[in-house]
Amino acid sequence: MLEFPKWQLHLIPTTMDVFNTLLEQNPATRTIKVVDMHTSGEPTRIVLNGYPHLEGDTLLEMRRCASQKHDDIRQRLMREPRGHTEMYGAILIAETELTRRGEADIGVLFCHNEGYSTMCGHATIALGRFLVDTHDLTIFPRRNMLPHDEATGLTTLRLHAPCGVVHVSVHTDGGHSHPTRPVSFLGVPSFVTARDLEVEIPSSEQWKRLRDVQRSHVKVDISYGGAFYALVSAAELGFPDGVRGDPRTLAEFDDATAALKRVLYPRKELYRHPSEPDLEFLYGVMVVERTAKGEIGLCFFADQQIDRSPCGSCVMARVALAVDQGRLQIGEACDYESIVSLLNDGNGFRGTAIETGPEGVIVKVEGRAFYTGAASFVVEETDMVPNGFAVALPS
Ligand SMILES: O=C(O)[C@H]1NCC[C@@H]1O
Repeated sequence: MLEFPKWQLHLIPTTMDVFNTLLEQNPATRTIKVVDMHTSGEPTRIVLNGYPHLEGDTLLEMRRCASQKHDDIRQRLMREPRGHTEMYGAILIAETELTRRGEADIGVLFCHNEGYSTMCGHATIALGRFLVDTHDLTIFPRRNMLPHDEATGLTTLRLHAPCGVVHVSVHTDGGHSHPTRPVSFLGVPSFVTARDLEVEIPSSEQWKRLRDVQRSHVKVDISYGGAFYALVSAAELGFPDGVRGDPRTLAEFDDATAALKRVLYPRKELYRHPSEPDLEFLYGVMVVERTAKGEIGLCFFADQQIDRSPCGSCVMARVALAVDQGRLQIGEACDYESIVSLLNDGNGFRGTAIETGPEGVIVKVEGRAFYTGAASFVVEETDMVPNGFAVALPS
């Protein structure tokens, strides 16, 4: 039998007592409750309650309100000491214009080290599990209305993301998700806005951090998968060995993709969305290495955050590009890995081109997510860094 030393048994209740007393004595202390998960290694901090009310008639207006009036909460949850620069968040929004019209079951805002994104595949996969597992109607009021198909064992839900409605399917048994089975989603129409674009890199932006890699021109594709990505092959950037390498290479990729983003970001004509100006910006640069089995990607998004997962929204963008180039047919699938998912076989994402229409390609993305913990975060009134901080190394 396992025996715990006496001090350990005392420590647990004592720690909780201190915490509870803190809350009782400081009614002004805002507590934010979260559940943490990861998808192929990429974290999702799901904000359950404690987040302030967001003004706005639409989810995109609420996204603006979050950014303009409550960015302190994002900073607090994403940055040190409660988070870290590679943290990712999902803020659940029970009511949106589409849930009210019966077109979605719940809404979500995504956030990261710089602000608020418009689509996130890895977080959608994590949310799929969490939203069928939670039976707390204060968190997910429409939980009990989700359709469940006995024959397939799938529970389905419509997630209203800033880019539109994403249809999520989760293998469920007895009201709970299967950790071993993939969650899949059908994304919004994905489309290419530029192919084989020759980008001139001004000398002030050329990268040569750790070895003599210089490029005056780089060929990129621009594709949308709920967010806009620049897709570039590792070889084109000057890395003939692909995206895998030692940590020094990672620093070089950081340098190169940051320079490329600075050049591409102002070119607004490349990020045209058919209906929504709020979606028109470059979110990330994905460096791609093609292999016999599929693709390995290294994605830098937001403020040079590195996606540990193969990046679900960029899988949508890459499938749309592959269909456009004739490399993938409707009905065909491709496997996508990241430098982290590669460490565990089968831990990446699968992207399938489902159908194509006037608005773009509908892509199915499949992957696995796991719970890592739960927390209640507080800020004491006397805390000198209530919204956290980021430590940046000199480049
Ligand atoms: O899987 C995705 O789509 C996301 N992962 C982090 C960056 C993207 O939003």
